[in-house]
Amino acid sequence: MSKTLVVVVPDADTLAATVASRLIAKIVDAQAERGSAGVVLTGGRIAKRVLAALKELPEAKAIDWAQLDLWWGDERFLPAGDPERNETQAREALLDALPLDPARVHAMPASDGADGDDTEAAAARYAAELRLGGADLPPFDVLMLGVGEDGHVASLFPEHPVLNETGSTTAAVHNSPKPPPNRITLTMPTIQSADEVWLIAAGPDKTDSVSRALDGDKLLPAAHATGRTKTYWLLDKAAAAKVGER
Ligand SMILES: O=C(O)[C@H](O)[C@@H](O)[C@H](O)[C@H](O)COP(=O)(O)O
Repeated sequence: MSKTLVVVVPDADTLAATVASRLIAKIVDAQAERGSAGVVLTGGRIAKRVLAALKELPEAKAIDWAQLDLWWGDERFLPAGDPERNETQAREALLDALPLDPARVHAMPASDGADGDDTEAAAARYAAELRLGGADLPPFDVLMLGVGEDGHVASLFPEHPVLNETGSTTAAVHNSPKPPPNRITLTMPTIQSADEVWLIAAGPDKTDSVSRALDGDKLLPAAHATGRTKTYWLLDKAAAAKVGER
């Protein structure tokens, strides 16, 4: 049974630094335990700030970057290098400054890649990459998620059919309420396979979705996003303003 923990900090800057510091510790612990670590990145504003904050933390030197697998929870299905791609933004914020093993940076396919603009084929390609380690899914020590105003996580949106997909580890998303319309996403069971899921939200526009999800409103995808051992809600004061009110 996953334990849910809520951590509230004063503001978005502190949240980015706090999450970055926790991420370093989690990666270092996983590497001490099994020699490697697996982290799932997400897109969006606070996620980008976490990566930028991590770059400035001296304790990041404790990480063996060559022994880290990076995955994405979702991707905007755009051409490689497109500034709107989550991969592009993560590379600019942090990844391109690190001595990572390129073979262990598992970006989701671009819309000008091997499958062209076939979102379903690209999603299937990522599912195959997830299986490369021999199991259906690799170990995810931490899976990070931003939270939308509507309570979406990754590219799983409320009342969207993909939210109920359980037969595959990834899915293609069309007509996304958040542009761009075409995306690739991990499915909810894949999210739930992570050891820890961290939901990260800052600002007053997240107050309602955060409190509703924490109150168990299952219409919100964020309410389903739980880790196997721990689920962290990492919030600034504004996003947490209505937590526990209901
Ligand atoms: O591709 C994306 O847009 C993200 O993966 C998405 O799920 C994001 O994390 C949330 O929409 C929160 O984004 P903000 O932190 O910018 O509000």
